[in-house]
Amino acid sequence: MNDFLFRSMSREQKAVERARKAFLTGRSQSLEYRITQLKNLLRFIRERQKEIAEGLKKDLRRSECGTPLYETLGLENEINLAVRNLKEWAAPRPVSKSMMTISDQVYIQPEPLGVVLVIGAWNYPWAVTIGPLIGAIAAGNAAVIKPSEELYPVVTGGVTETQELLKQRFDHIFYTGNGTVGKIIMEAAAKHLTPTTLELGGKSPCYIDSNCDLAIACRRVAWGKFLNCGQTCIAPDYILCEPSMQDRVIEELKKNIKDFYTEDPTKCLDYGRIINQRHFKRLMALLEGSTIAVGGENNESDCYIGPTILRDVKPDAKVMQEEIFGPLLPILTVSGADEAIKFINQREKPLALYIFSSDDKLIKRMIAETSSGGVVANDCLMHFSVSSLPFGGVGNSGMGCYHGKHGFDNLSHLRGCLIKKLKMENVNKMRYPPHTVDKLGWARFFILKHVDFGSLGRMMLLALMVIFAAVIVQAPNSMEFNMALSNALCAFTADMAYTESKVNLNIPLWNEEIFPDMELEQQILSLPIRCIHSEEGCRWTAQNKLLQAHLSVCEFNVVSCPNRCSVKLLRRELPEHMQHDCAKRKLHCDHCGDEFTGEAYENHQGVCPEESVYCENKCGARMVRRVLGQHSVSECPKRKLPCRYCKKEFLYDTLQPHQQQCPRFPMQCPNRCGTPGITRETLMAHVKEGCSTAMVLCPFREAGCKHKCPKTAVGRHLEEATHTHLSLLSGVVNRQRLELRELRRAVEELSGSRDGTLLWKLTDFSQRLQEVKSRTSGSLELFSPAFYSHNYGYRLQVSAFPNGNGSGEGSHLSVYIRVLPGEYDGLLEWPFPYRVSFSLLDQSDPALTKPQHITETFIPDPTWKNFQRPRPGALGSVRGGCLDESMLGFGYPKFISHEEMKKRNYIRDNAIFIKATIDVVQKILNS
Ligand SMILES: NC(=O)c1ccc[n+]([C@@H]2O[C@H](COP(=O)([O-])OP(=O)(O)OC[C@H]3O[C@@H](n4cnc5c(N)ncnc54)[C@H](O)[C@@H]3O)[C@@H](O)[C@H]2O)c1
Ligand SMILES: CCCCCCCCCCCCC/C=C/C=O
Repeated sequence: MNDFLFRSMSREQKAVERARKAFLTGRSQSLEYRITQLKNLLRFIRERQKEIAEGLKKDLRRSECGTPLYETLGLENEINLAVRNLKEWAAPRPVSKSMMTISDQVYIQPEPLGVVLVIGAWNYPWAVTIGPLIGAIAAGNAAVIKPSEELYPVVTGGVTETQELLKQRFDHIFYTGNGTVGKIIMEAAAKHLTPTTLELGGKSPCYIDSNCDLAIACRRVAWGKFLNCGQTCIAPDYILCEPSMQDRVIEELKKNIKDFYTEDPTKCLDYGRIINQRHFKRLMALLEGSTIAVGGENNESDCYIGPTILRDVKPDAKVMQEEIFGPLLPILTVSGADEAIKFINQREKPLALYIFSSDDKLIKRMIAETSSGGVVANDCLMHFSVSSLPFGGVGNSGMGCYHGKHGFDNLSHLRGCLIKKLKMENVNKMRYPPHTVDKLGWARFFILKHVDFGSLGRMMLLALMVIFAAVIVQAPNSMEFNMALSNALCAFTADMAYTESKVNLNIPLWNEEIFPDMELEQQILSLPIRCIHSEEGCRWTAQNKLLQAHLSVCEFNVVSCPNRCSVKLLRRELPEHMQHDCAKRKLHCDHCGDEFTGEAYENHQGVCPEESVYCENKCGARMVRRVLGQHSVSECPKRKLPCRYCKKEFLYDTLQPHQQQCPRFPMQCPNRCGTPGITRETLMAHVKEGCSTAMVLCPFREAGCKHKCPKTAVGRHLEEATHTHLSLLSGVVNRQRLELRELRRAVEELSGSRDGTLLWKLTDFSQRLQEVKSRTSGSLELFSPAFYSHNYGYRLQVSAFPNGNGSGEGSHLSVYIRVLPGEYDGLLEWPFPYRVSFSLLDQSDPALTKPQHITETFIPDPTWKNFQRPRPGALGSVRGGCLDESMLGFGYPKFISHEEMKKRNYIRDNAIFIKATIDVVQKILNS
């Protein structure tokens, strides 16, 4: 198939295509292949038993033994049966012949159909998918399997996937499930005229006759009904019994429910659960309108419905309108068997019918007067386990069947085969025009006469020939026709010898025209004839009467193997067969000399302990098989051994080289530290980090300690060098403080303004004020970020005392400016010459009231130290305390009183804004 085409297909199309392609290779047709596949399937089921049971435990709370007992053991049996009988099932099936076909080969040849689709249901997911698959494989088909989840691809999925699958063309569809979907399946199958098997369900009645052992009957019914929590296609759906029996039936059922599932089935491992909440709700709704006699307990979250019996149920009750498929068992009363039969026949044909009675006649009568997929008397479900019985429904409960040979036949095409020879044309004249009354008479004889030759003795056969001859004498004087008939009779005897089939002699049509004629008999027996095997090559010709004697030695005659191995073959093939193929031939083993039958010899071959064989490991050694085991285990250089360190397997002769490199090989620390458990792969890390004798650096190496010592001596060094370490750390701290200061300065440089204006926000004003007021000494000076008077100008800083300073201390806000050492001081005019203004901003909303900022302006006093050029190297910022007199600020100790500040919105959101403006003279800007 074109690869592109394949890739563009749906998953379902691909699965079917793959199966069909595999089928068309023809490999599934050989019996050996089918048997191998069946055995593989058997192995799979056996190997996966545990997982299979676990799956069903999760789905249906099935007990561990439930799945083997009710599903997989039956499947194993089905597979064994098919493997044992496949040769017979698949062989041509000879069928009886008419006089017209007396010398022809007439037989039925079962042949595979092609690709079979198996759609399974959830309640016994293995039985209903693998069961049909066994039939499909045995019949030589490919199969696509769609459980309720590459010759047999499995396609899992729900409705959408199944519908996609159904669009594909199959050669048979085997569906198990409910009838509604069954109709969808058939409709889809009709599109391709695909034959379909429908394994459906239905309401299987259970009639309990008054003439029966009620205790045993009820035990069997309770088992069949409540197994798998009632979710069994063939579970008894309802009970029919006479009114007088109802109470006793209920009592017996109740007793058995308790015996099987204890007083509290919720805790019993053998009692299952409903598959899902949808079905739980469906079942609970079925109870509506009926009387619960036993059970009825339920728990939706656990999908639990206890074993439940309903009494006096009416035919029109809800529970009687559909298949129950759960643990509800309605009892309906009828007057007796007649009414029960009528009740059953008024409804759809069920999948199973159960009759409990000690009266054999009644059982036979009920079987004769009803119809159902299967019927069981005095038990439930057990017909499912009998492989020789066809399992399937009828009418509404399904069509087609399986199990054992029935599955094989259902999934085979039973092809009618008639093989004639291009000889004996005279016999055909009776059907060729011109048609005459005489010819019609002969046609009537040949067509309507059916013979079965098996137990036809020699004398009977002779008598029959005589009768035919007599008829011929009575017939019109046609010599040609006489010849034709005598030819036919020769063929007839020959065929009898060949087929060894059975007699069913209904002679003759024209009794009144028949009489013995000894002379004619002699004539016929003296006719010259050829051997019946002339076409196969036998050259024998002689009188008719000598044929039997010849056949007893004819090389082309079919004979049974004298060893009774059940094979039939041409006599001339016998020597070869007896020498080489016969399962019962006697043989001596060349190696051990023992005697075997052919069959046993085949099994012996390849295991004879005295046979000389090469070592399987290909080490080149040769020895008798008897000692091979010992050699393989303990001597062979090519034997596999696990490395004792890394556990990987190696050939014996590569094990040593491996261990030279094995990462798990045990190693000793080169420092001889004595640490156990070091391997080749951990050695490096150990030496570097783990070894107690390894030399390590002092943990204070970053602070400058150069000490190096074994790991074990580090503690002592730490104790001894505390002083050194502290002074190293203090040096580190100092260096870091300077670095920090530099960094701060750089940040301020970058963030400060360069247009002669500073707008400084002081937050948390009331807290700061409060804090200062509560101090017993000192004041709090806050510093603004540094700013420049102009580009490349003076570097300045404003400071504020929230609680005042000097004369304003305790009552005013004080504001000062100071000139800081700046980058461009060498280029500037000194002392600092420009007018400075301070403003405290009124933060009132300008839309409501005109803000009234407090502003003070001064021209710098040229004698004031701070307005002289700052000494290079003086602190760039005075934060953290300023002791240098040249760094004192100039400004207003009583800039504004605290009282004044409260009058307008100078403090808003607990913050004040101080603005400083430097009036830069034009001529400086231009210079
Ligand atoms: N005769 C038997 O051997 C047998 C065995 C088991 C169950 N049953 C019957 O099956 C019924 C319970 O099974 P269920 O039908 O609930 O099982 P289910 O829900 O598993 O359906 C059966 C299969 O049909 C497929 N399916 C569902 N809807 C479909 C759709 N619209 N188109 C195509 N495929 C669809 C599902 O995927 C599944 O593979 C009962 O009636 C029971 O008696 C019969
Ligand atoms: C020795 C015990 C043999 C027990 C065999 C019991 C057979 C019971 C069959 C249960 C039905 C399994 C398949 C059902 C399909 C329909 O739902």
